Amino acid sequence: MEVVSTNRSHGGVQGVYRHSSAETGTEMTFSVFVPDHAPGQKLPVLWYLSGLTCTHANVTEKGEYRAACAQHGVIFVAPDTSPRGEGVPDDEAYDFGQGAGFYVDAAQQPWAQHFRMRAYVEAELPAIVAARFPADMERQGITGHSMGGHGALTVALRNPGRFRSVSAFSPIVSPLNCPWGEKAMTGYIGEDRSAWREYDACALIEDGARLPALLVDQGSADGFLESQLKTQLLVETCEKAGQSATIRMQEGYDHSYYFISTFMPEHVDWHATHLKG
Ligand SMILES: N[C@@H](CCC(=O)N[C@@H](CSC=O)C(=O)NCC(=O)O)C(=O)O
Repeated sequence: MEVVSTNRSHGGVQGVYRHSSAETGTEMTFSVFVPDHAPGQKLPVLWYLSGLTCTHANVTEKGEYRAACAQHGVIFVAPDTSPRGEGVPDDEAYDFGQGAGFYVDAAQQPWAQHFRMRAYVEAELPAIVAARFPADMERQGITGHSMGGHGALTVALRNPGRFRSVSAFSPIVSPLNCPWGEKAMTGYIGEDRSAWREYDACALIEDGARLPALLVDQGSADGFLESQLKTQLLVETCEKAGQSATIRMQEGYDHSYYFISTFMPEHVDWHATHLKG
């Protein structure tokens, strides 16, 4: 693992790291914030999955999580959103290909070889974090934004018992029911819509999966709300399934990091209460 940079910040160290991924077959970059801690102490981990067009850098530079993470002693990990680089297929559109991995293991060509973001975020990167950072892997939470909110919800729903807390900012709640999702799932997984269900938070809940604790914030002035995000589908699915959830509409907020950074400290506080002890 190569150390790209480290910076002292908020009583901790913000690092950026690069490694050669066996899953994606590419170099992958990720960021980790580690609060100061006693020698030998292990800290809980909060994962953050980013949205379309993002790298690790968007939340690292604009997410404003460090003060809360330092206060609560929580490690914050931000992976990239796709494989990148020479030899990796791409698409002209911002919502498919590089920067738009949708946290799936692609089954279609030409994507299947490198686009293995599910295996990367579910297995390969957690093993690296456990081995290289003072991480208590018995105390993990996960969050994310938009495509990354979809990632956080679906990774947690498929891995019961791994995360104590799950939250999301303006998540895509049902790729089966929105243009971003239909395009990505068709391209990466194929035409058989039944195979998309393991990548659809509402479908996973309908099929019996459950989350330990769920917090969602959604801006009412988000231009993607009606066409892509469809928060109401998650509200209705949780109600019908008896999945407890706090899903909040935040008046006047849009889809940007101005919104995310406003509520980020509250999400970190909320995760920290679930990750204590
Ligand atoms: N470029 C696109 C919009 C892309 C966009 O809004 N990306 C969001 C995530 S959207 C869902 O996954 C994002 O986080 N962007 C990075 C940032 O730093 O804001 C368009 O033109 O519509």
